[in-house]
Amino acid sequence: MPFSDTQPALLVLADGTSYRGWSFGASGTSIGEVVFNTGMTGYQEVLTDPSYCGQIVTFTYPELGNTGVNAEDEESDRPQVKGAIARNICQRPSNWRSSQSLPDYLKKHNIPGIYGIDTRALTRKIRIVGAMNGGISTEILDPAELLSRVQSAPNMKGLNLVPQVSTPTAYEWSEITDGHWEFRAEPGTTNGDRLTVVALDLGVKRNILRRLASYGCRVVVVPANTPPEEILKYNPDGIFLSNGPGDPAAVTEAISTTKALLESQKPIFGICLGHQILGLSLGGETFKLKFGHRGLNQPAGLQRQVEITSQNHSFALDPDSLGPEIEVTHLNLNDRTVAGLRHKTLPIFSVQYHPEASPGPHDSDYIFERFVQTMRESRAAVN
Ligand SMILES: NC(=O)CC[C@H](N)C(=O)O
Repeated sequence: MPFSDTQPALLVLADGTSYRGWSFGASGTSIGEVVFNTGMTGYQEVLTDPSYCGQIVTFTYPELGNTGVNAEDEESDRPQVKGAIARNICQRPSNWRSSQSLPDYLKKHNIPGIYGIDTRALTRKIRIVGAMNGGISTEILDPAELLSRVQSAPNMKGLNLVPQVSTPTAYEWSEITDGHWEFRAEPGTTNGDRLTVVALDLGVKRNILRRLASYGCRVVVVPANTPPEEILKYNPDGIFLSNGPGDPAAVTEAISTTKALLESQKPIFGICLGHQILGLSLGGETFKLKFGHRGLNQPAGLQRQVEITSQNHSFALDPDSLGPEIEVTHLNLNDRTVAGLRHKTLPIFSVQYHPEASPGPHDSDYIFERFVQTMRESRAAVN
């Protein structure tokens, strides 16, 4: 059932398939890479995660908007997607924290959405054919016309989207928890003992910063183009390479910054795009997956020990490109792609998945603890 004041909308994929539905959010036309997310909850976190910049997300969960939108669950200061696709939109959101409805929120930020779509068929299509560009529009309702716009859009492969989402200036992060997580600072830690982490912002999710702060770290977030010498001026105990959008191989500045930082022998920890950048800076190569991994129940591990993880990525490191100094610590157990690595001699490790997932399983929170321990050990070794 459409809203009473709704307008028709059209979705067209680059292979020519078209779907008709109704508009929610802003009017207009938007083109991006269409990807599916299988999480049963967390639409606000998905829509505001900067890693989705340039993408239109279709949700396999059948109804969006039930709990509205609130200020605490934002992963950045705005929705970052090019558009949203839903089977249905809740007309009467209800939650004690809700301050706005999802359609009003998207409208305010000029992001279009389309609902009334057979999202099962759409997901199966992407699963079979692969992720591809698509467009949603309330103004171009002729599929052939929208298709020509879609076909002239750039491919995600080769796109560096980091400059669009990184912070323009450095800042210190202070918030420690989103309320669903434990505060994990080591008891008795005084300000003088606090570990300093410099986070290279490639499109960072706020919950990662909250988790680092919850473990007692002082977190300084710096722009993606910060030179390595500037980063080292903070005298960090560890460097964090964040998640982020686009093709990792195109983020050449962050790759060369990381290469230079490797020489400092400081602990380095990367998540998702940060993991890929770390692998690239160590001489590895990345490739694009057919449709990526996006959801809250992706199994990762090696053989017997499995973590259920939250994931959101299109690219992965090619295991054959990684040198003998790298150990693969986790595989995605659905398709056995690389999900984690560590350097055999340097205090460096990374994961392709999201240990900070919120909502999502907390199985992997120990990764933050490992980073804190690594920084403590390396501080003790230097002193
Ligand atoms: N969440 C992320 O950091 C995504 C990394 C990268 N943009 C990819 O799609 O693979």
